[in-house]
Amino acid sequence: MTADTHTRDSVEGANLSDRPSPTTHPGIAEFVAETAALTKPERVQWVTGSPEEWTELTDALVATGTFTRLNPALKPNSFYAASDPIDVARVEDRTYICSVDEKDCGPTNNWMDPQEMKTLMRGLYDGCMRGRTMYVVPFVMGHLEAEKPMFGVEITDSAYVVVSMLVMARSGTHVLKRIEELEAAGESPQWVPALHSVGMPLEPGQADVAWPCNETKYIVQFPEERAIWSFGSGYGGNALLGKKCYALRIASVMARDEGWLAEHMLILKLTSPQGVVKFIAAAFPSACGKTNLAMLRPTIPGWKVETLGDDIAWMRVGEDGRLWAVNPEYGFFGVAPGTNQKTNPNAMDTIDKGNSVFTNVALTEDGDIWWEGLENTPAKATSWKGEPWTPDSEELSSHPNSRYCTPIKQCDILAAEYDDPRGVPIDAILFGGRRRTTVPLVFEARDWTHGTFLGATLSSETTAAAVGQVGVVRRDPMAMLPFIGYNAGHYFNHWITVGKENDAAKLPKIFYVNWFRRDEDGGFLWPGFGENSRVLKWVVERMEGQADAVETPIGYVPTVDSLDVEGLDMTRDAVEAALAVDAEEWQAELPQIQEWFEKFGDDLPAVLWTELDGLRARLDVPSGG
Ligand SMILES: Nc1nc2c(ncn2[C@@H]2O[C@H](COP(=O)(O)OP(=O)(O)OP(=O)(O)O)[C@@H](O)[C@H]2O)c(=O)[nH]1
Ligand SMILES: O=C([O-])CC(=O)C(=O)O
Ligand SMILES: [Mn+2]
Repeated sequence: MTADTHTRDSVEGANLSDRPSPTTHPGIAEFVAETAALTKPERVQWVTGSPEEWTELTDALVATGTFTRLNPALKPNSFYAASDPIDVARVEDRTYICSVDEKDCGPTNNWMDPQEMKTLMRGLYDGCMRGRTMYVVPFVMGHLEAEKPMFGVEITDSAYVVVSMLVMARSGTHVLKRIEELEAAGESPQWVPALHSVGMPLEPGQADVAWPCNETKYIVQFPEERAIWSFGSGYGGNALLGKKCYALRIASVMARDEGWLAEHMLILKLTSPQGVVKFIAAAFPSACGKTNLAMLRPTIPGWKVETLGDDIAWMRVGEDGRLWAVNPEYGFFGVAPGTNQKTNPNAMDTIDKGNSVFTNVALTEDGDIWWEGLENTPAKATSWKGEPWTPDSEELSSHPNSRYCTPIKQCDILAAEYDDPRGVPIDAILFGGRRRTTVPLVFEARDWTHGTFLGATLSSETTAAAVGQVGVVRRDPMAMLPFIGYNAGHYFNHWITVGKENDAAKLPKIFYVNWFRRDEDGGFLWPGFGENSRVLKWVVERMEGQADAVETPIGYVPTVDSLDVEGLDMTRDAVEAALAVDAEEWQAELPQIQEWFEKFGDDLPAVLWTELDGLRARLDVPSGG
């Protein structure tokens, strides 16, 4: 790499404040100078976002062994990376909401006093970038032309993180210029300082490893300051700080204060054969099907899905009283295993265009990638652990939470509205979880408050997206359990308030789905993926007043005949089983919901207790039972 004095400052022996700052923004200059003084990197590099810089960064990552360049004929400008096996997923037990008052953190988050946390983390950060480059990544979540752009500056000592940020968020000099312009115009643009280190300084002469990280990890949000400090992990959700840390945890706090919603939701555009257009947002927990639904290829004739986002939605009530959503991201960070030409052809086409990073998948002998569920199983490959792998191997070739990181603009079915800073007006919100039993394929909430109750009590089996046991049913409210940046009781109240303060007729209708119900043999009752278009069709027809439903204790469930199953290899009994509402199974949920709600004490909105009482009564259970 060549020394470029414009983008790189040596801080060894020099005081950063001696030299002209690469930014006219005093706050950002100070953040960079203070961080450099604390972390003591060998050099500082301002990330521009230019193609030359991408080449330089990826070449360097190949040289250090972090990246393996994939076969350009198969995956142009794309790279394979394997993490340290101790750094494969989000670390929820190491994630903190350091609000000034512990009560504001609530019972679902980890808390530590912010000053105590800062003292502890300053100790970890002291000298932590020794021997490394400190990169400064100016970025914006959402549109640069938004009325109030949501800026951030991520400082990181990981080139892997920089390359991933360049894919996942609008990043680089053009963003910094915009911040400076707005600042010069006296508009005090809002920006979130986000500090990241892999936590592995290099002493002189010490060789680097392919995936530097630290056994000690902290993923910390300071909600009042709107600041993020992350240490010890290079994994996406822990290290690409624009994503979960900013666009969900910090943004949810901003949203509470400013009256909007920051949610773990996909956004899709659905067009019926008659040309009726609906925008749908859906919240499913991590690794529970958002990416797949967002890019769905309908199996029913004449229906069309276009994608706006696969993970995060920021939604505001517009002047017209409707809920308008934007996707703040610029790429997809998708679960690899299970993705193939049948389940998600649009994702396959997106990654085949290249310019992507694949982490913890298998590497094939022809320089391509492979994972469980992909077509053309290779006779031989190298597993994510770097070991020889064959189809007979007992171990998986790819980590269950292996991911592809790919530009959203490469998606052939990206909706044109993606580029509109106003976003799209949402017609329906789907909540969904991964449940083997109890929850039917789809049902409709009675109203917004009941929909909020469904969201607040959403339950799902844990997945490999977070470190910990997989397959355990837990409450994951609005699929936001790991992402609510404040007291979840207050968050439920915020949802209730959005319903109260607006015209219910104009707000989205709320539905609940479960693609993961099983039969007695353990097989999925519903084929899922492209066939989920049948459920979307029912949702649209409900909104248009065209589809029948049965009123059940839990909400409105499709009649067997109202769900279009034409051409589907499913018996009537199987469809009935997928739609069944079993009173006993639901009665068993009641004490669990009761226990969940009790966690929040006085912070739980009283109307949610009323909703639980209503459900209990409809299930014919005496109150308190
Ligand atoms: N059985 C079944 N599995 C599905 C369906 N949709 C998705 N999956 C599986 O669910 C897993 C994760 O799906 P994704 O769409 O990547 O999950 P996500 O919600 O985007 O996850 P995050 O990126 O972690 O937030 C994959 O293994 C999919 O194969 C479905 O309709 N039926
Ligand atoms: O955060 C990540 O790394 C990936 C993701 O979308 C999730 O876990 O929900
Ligand atoms: Mn997610």
